[in-house]
Amino acid sequence: MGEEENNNSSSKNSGGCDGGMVEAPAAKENGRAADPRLQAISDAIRVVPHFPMPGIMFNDITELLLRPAVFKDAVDMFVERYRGMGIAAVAGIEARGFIFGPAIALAIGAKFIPLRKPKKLPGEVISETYVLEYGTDCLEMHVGATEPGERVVVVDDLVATGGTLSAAIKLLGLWNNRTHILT
Ligand SMILES: O=P(O)(O)OC[C@H]1O[C@H](OP(=O)(O)OP(=O)(O)O)[C@H](O)[C@@H]1O
Ligand SMILES: Nc1ncnc2[nH]cnc12
Repeated sequence: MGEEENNNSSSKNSGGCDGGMVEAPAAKENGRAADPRLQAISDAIRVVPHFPMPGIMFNDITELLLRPAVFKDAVDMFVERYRGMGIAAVAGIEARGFIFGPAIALAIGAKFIPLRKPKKLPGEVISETYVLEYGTDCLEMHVGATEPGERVVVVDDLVATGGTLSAAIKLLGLWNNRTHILT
């Protein structure tokens, strides 16, 4: 977990995410010993070997979604972490960031920004292509979704290579180089 203030001066099309990482207040509380809810959340995530291709250990959150109490705990932990921190927006990464992001946004009184796969958004967009464990993909965001100086939390279900999260940070930083990003 960390905060990044984007200081890059990249153009809309070139990207960049060179801000320094600062430890978020709750980061030191990570670890299953710190919060009893984490064990149940971890237990509810099914690991499926060799999906969708050989060598990939797929972390499946659909079992967690079938357990409302555990699903609620997962959302609540993020709400507790970010409530009262002046968060203006939650940016959810398609598709699984759309499962957790809106619930977190509503609970902390923030707007929700969908970071979508290509050609889904009808307005003017900025795009960022990135590399995954299994191929490449691209994220898009509507221009103007954030205002100067807003603090944005990026939400997704997991980080594997970090390529998707990095692309999301670049997108937010591209639009507004004074956006604060928490992940
Ligand atoms: O850290 P990374 O290597 O970038 O991988 C993590 C990303 O991969 C998964 O999404 P995926 O691209 O499979 O898309 P989906 O949610 O639409 O299935 C996951 O939900 C993250 O967004
Ligand atoms: N190991 C993994 N499990 C679930 N989703 C993923 N997306 C990329 N890598 C993944």
